[in-house]
Amino acid sequence: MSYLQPNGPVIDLGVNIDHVATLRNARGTDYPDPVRAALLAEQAGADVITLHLREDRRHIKDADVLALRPQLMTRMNLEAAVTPEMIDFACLVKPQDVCLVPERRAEVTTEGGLDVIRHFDQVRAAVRQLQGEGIRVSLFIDPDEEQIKAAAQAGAPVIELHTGRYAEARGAELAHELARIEAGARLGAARGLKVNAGHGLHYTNVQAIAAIADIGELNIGHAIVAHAVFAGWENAVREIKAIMVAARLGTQLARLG
Ligand SMILES: CC(=O)[C@@H](O)[C@H](O)COP(=O)(O)O
Ligand SMILES: NCC(=O)COP(=O)(O)O
Repeated sequence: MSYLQPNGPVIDLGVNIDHVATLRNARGTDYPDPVRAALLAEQAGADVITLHLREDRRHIKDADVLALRPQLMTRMNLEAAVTPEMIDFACLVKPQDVCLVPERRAEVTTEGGLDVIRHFDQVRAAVRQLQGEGIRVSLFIDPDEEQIKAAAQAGAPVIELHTGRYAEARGAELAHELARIEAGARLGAARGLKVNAGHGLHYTNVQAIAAIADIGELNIGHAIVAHAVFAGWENAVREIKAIMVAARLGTQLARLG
């Protein structure tokens, strides 16, 4: 019997490189190169590289995905909307992981989780098509009991809990949103799902999420790119990973008494 919790001391960091591409696209230059950022992030401790190919290609381009796929030493987690175009592209690229996310062209960033209940047949078909190509599928959902159950019923082996409301919460709402994520992670793990989390996490709010033993991976991007402006890219990756591991080990050791 292990005295440590489900994922134990392991908490993986997925570095999202979207906003390296945002900076590149601001001037139409070929720098900073998102592919170089991904490879350096791996060397600095990233366990996964996450990138979101949006329908409007506002940051990551198809060419970035195609260039990066053969060079990654860790895992590629490609985020994509549930559309035939994106699913077919993912089946061509064959990343280790695909995370299905909702997308609204007018949104500044992802505003909420995928409504698996409302789009169940479409999501289940996409999961089957991707899994048939050997791609592990994650569903980006709110920490909502019924959405978590629907994700499991749709056949996805992984869920990623949307932490945006937690990131934006203040005061009593913060404790409420954290409790929702803890409960969602517990339910997902109980249903045999791998539970990830992400969106809006940064250097001073990630600790409480990293401490949740049922969560195995955090995807973080915007905050790392922002911090890298002052600390440097590799330092920014190392620092967030160290904060996550320290938070996870802290709760594990506390359990051992
Ligand atoms: C799904 C999610 O929360 C992010 O990974 C997503 O990529 C956010 O979109 P932007 O990166 O365009 O802000
Ligand atoms: N799925 C969340 C992600 O990849 C990164 O989101 P953010 O840290 O850029 O908000």
